[in-house]
Amino acid sequence: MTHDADPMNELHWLIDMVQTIEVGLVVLDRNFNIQLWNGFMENHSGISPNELKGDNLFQRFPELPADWLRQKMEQVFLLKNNVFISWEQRPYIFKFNNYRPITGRAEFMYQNITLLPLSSLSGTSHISMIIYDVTDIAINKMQLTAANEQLQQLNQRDELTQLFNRRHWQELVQQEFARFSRYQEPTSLLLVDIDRLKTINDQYGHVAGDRAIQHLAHLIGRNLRSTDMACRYGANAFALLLHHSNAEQTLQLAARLQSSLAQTPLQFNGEQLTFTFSAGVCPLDEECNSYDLWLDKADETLAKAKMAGRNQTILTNG
Ligand SMILES: Nc1nc2c(ncn2[C@@H]2O[C@H](COP(=O)(O)OP(=O)(O)OP(=O)(O)O)[C@@H](O)[C@H]2O)c(=O)[nH]1
Repeated sequence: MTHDADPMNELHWLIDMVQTIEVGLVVLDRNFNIQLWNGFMENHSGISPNELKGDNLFQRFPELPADWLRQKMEQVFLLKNNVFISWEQRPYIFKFNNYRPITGRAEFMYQNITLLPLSSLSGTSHISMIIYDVTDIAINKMQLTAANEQLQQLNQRDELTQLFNRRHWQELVQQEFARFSRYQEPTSLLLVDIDRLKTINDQYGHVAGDRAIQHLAHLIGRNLRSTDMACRYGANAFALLLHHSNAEQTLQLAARLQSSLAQTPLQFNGEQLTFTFSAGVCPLDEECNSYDLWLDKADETLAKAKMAGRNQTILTNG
């Protein structure tokens, strides 16, 4: 407080500031009747203080989350503490339009709210709500979160097939390997490799080869259960980790894939391209005491299927 200021002047200035500050101020009495409604609230709600002075907040604004907000306010009266409500908990309390030019895409104003106890000689008789417009912060944060999710997605997926990429799939399998071994749940690896993709590339072009890879990826995706994990394992190869699948169930899946592929040839430039795949099935057993060994065994089995003439599925040690 300055020494030469007239106290009446100071009061006048304070009232002016309360009215013009770019923050919403509302004062409520013990029964939630509105005692103060500043210029910010008037500008954004279109309701002047004279129109609602003395009205009950919850009757005047029935769209407010009354039970939830009343509980927070009772806490302020009782404990005489400030309560902070973030836009992340609830995007807004008062649904005001957003007029900001930069964040014009936001439908409404995002708000942070502070509830403060206001004391008088007889104790806490009133409560003040301070409403901050945090639309810019909220929109930036949401955009950043969306961009991060997109980045994470790009980092985990193979661009051509949208299945997991090999690195991410290996991380997942590695993480789960200990659990699979400990609980001895029947779990199997199925490696699938398109036969003679080079021939398709050479005869019909690289785009046809790409389409063949996508076609088989799509068939694989359609046959996966929610607990299975598939990735593009190599140029023309896919790896599937099948939870709760023993050797027999995995062989059945490979047979189902082989017959779906035979029945649905790839449509390319008006032609029907038929192709096959070779596969190796490797159930997790006590010999596979490490994740690397398990994958190596599956790889060897797939190689045997190729050497045996392709278009077939071979079971490890089978
Ligand atoms: N179209 C396409 N071709 C690819 C891609 N990645 C690798 N290739 C090609 O796939 C072929 C893979 O060759 P190989 O490993 O000999 O396999 P293959 O011709 O399918 O023969 P086998 O696996 O032995 O049956 C090569 O011609 C690669 O150039 C890709 O993303 N798209």
